[in-house]
This record gives sequence, structure tokens and C-alpha cells, in this order.
Amino acid sequence: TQSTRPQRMLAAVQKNATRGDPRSVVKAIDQFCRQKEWAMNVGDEKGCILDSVVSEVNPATVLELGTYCGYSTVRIASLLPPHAKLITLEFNPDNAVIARQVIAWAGLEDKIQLVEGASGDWIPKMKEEFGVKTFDLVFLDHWKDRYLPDTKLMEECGLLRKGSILLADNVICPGTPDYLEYVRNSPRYKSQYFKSHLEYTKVEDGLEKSVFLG
Ligand SMILES: Nc1ncnc2c1ncn2[C@@H]1O[C@H](/C=C/CNC(=O)c2cc([N+](=O)[O-])cc(O)c2O)[C@@H](O)[C@H]1O
Ligand SMILES: [Mg+2]
Repeated sequence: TQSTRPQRMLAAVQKNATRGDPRSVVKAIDQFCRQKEWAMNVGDEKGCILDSVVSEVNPATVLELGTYCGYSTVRIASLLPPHAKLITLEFNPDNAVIARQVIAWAGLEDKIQLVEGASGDWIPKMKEEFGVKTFDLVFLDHWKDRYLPDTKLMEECGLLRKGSILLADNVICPGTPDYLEYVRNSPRYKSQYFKSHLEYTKVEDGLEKSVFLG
């Protein structure tokens, strides 16, 4: 039977990346997406901006919305300090199956908890289910019309503290206009746009970094 793109991406990781070497997993996926098939990973150009924000924040707790195949999950987790934890939410079971294997190949199972389900259902349960108080960093990369409602939900559930960082992918392409308007105009956030390009293309896109002011 016909394979899926995520399955072919995983095969490329298992063929070209070294087990236990997260950066080689990232490199293998970028190579696959540049040379074989485009896929909606944050990619290498925006990935460098992601790396610099993760390194600057040095977070103990990270939430990722939208695992997909685990590219940004592995990229972020490879930079976390010891004992730091990353929870990533993915509601498509087929994608979750692939992402778990990509995470395992990178050897990052101990730092990453992949939770299958919808962000809207799980955000309210973060404290009771995972003992999380607040998140130091949230990476938003799921359906673009969910960025704003989920941000408001995280505020309501007390998952953000003074200084928590939201980093959002695709604020230009495909675009998240309502989210952008909110974080740029709300007195509760200090926002900054990092101009870049849509993964593996020359189309403009960028990341929006927003500090929650409490
Ligand atoms: N509420 C939710 N809870 C849990 N998981 C959820 C979710 N909503 C979506 N997901 C999952 O997150 C991924 C979706 C990403 C949407 N990105 C995109 O649509 C996207 C598109 C382009 N593009 O078209 O160029 C470029 C990009 O960088 C993109 O991230 C999928 O794996 C999906 O199953
Ligand atoms: Mg994206």
C-alpha cells in the first residue's frame, strides 16, 4: 500500500541520521524536505531563530502545540538543560506514531512527553495530569485558527507566568491575523517579529515572540 509523507520522512531519518544524535535527525529531515518532498516542519532557517530563543530562555518547562512529525520537538529538546521537560500535543494518531519514532531515534524520550489529543481538551488538564504549574516557553505550530483561542485558554488556566514566552510559527504564511493582532495590541504582552521565510522556500514568513507580562 502507498506510504504517507510522514512515513517517508521517518524512513529518511532511520536511513540518514545517527541514533541518539538529535542534530543529525534535524539535518536528515531538512535534507529530505529540500531534496525530496516539502513538509510543514519549521525548517532550518526559522529553526535557527527557534534555537536562539530556546537557548536564551533556557526553559525548564516547554509546551509545543502541534507535534506533526516531531522535527521542532527534537530541535527544541536537544537544547534543553538536564531535568527540563517538553510536553507536545498532537491529535492526529498517525502523526503521533511517526513523531514517537523520530523522538526515539533522537534518543530524547526522557525529555519529551507526547500527549495524543486536542490542545483545547488538554490545556485545562495540564496541572492535574502532568503536575505543571506554568510554562516557561510555548511553541505554537498547530492549526493557525487555534493559536488565539488556545492562548486565551492558557491565560485562563493560569499556565502563563510573568515572563513566559510564546513563540508562534507561520504568523505571515499561512498567517495567524487574529493572534498577531491580539499579542501585538494587548497590554499583557510585549511582542517582537522575527522575519524569515516559509520553510524550504523564498516566501516570506516569520516567528512572533511574545512575552507575557502577567
Ligand atoms: N488543536 C490541536 N491539538 C493538537 N494537535 C493539533 C491541533 N491542531 C492541529 N494539530 C496537529 O498539528 C499539526 C498541524 C499543523 C498545522 N500547520 C500548518 O498548517 C502549516 C502550514 C504551512 N503551509 O501551508 O505552508 C506551513 C507551516 O509551517 C505550518 O505549520 C498536525 O500534525 C495536526 O494534527
Ligand atoms: Mg509551522
